[in-house]
Amino acid sequence: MPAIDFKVIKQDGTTAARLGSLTTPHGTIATPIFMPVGTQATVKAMTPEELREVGAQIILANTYHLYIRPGHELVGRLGGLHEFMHWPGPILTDSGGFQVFSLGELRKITEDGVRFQSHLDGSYHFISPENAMAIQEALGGDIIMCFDECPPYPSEYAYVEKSLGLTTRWARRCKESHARTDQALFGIVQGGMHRELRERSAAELMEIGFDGYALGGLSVGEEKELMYEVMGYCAPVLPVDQPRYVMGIGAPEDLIEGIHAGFDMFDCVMPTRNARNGMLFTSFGRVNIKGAAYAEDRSPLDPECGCYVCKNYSRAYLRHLYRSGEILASRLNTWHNLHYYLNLMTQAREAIGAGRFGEFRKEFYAKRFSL
Ligand SMILES: Nc1nc2c(CCc3ccccc3)c3nc[nH]c3cc2c(=O)[nH]1
Ligand SMILES: [Zn+2]
Repeated sequence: MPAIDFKVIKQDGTTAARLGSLTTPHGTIATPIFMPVGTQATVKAMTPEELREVGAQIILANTYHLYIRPGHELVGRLGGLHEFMHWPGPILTDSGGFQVFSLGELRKITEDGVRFQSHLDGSYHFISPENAMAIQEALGGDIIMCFDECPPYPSEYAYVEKSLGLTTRWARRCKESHARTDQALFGIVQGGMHRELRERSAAELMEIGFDGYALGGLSVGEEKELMYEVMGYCAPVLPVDQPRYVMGIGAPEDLIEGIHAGFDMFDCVMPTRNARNGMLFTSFGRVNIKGAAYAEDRSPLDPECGCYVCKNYSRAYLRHLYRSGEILASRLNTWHNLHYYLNLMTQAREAIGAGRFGEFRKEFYAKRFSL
C-alpha cells in the first residue's frame, strides 16, 4: 500500500488549476493547499488546536533545525513528530539541504554530501542523502523530501547544470536508502531558471520515480516574472496524476499564479514571519498595523475576513499590542494571517470546483490595492 494516494477530483474549466485529494497515513488533504511552516516543531505562536481552527490541514517541519536541536534521535525516541508536537494531521519535512545552504556559515559540498557548521554553536556536521533519509525517518513525517542542492541565484549556467546532476544522483541514493513504506518520498526538480535544465532535471527524477514532485530552486531572490515563467513551463512536464509542490512559494498572488499553472502544494514563512513583524494580509492588500493611521481605528482588520481576530478586535487594539511588544500581538497577527492564506485556498478550491478559477483569479487582482 503506497504511503499516499493522490487523485485529481476536477480540472478547472479554462486553466491548468485542479482540485485534488491527497490521502496520507495521518489524514486526507484537499488541494490546492497552503502548508504553514513549523520550523522547530511548532508553528510559532499557535497551538495545534488553533492551527486546526484556522483551517491548517498539513504542516511543515525543518529537518536541519530539528537535527541540530533537540536531535532527530531524541524526537524518534519520544514517538516521532506527531507525538512530540501533539499534531495529529499530516506533516511534511524538508531534507535540510536548503537550510544548510542558506543558514550554515561554512559549508563544503562534495559528491558524498555536505559538511557544515551548526548555526547555534559552530560545531561541524555532515549530511549525506542517506543521513537525510535516516533523519526524516526518525522524525516520522508523512511526506519527506530528497536531499538536494538549491543553487544560489543567480548562478552560472555551468554551475546549475553540474548541480542538477548532483541533485539527481543524490535523489537516486535517497530512493535506494529510503526504508519506511509509510512515508512518501518526493523528488525536487532543480535546474535554475533554464527551461532545458529544468526539463532535464524533471525527466531524470521521473525516470527514478517518486511519490510526488517538488519544484525547488525558486523564491531565492529571483524576479516574480522569472518565478512565474519557471512554474509555467515546469508544471506540464510533471506527472498529471501526482502531487506537484512548489517549495517556498509565496505571497498570496504567487499562490494564485502557482495554482493557475497547475501546482497543488505551497509553503512559505510569509504569513507567520510577517505577522510577527506587524505586516498583515487582507483582501484589499497589506496592512502595516503599526501605522499611526490605525491609532483610533475601531474597524476590524479585514471586514471580509470573518476570522476570530477580525470578529473580536479593532485595528487600534492590534496596533497597541504590536507597539507594546505584547505576546498577544504575535498570536493574533499570526492567527489572522494564517486564516487569510488558508481561506484563500478554500476559496480557490471552491472556484475550481465550480470551473471558474479564471474568474476567481481576476476578482482576486481587482480587489487588491483598493486599500
Ligand atoms: N529542499 C529544498 N527546500 C527548499 C525550500 C525550503 C522549503 C521548506 C520545506 C519545509 C520546511 C521549511 C521550508 C525553499 N524555500 C524557499 N525556496 C526554497 C527552495 C528549496 C529547495 O530548492 N530545496
Ligand atoms: Zn481575520
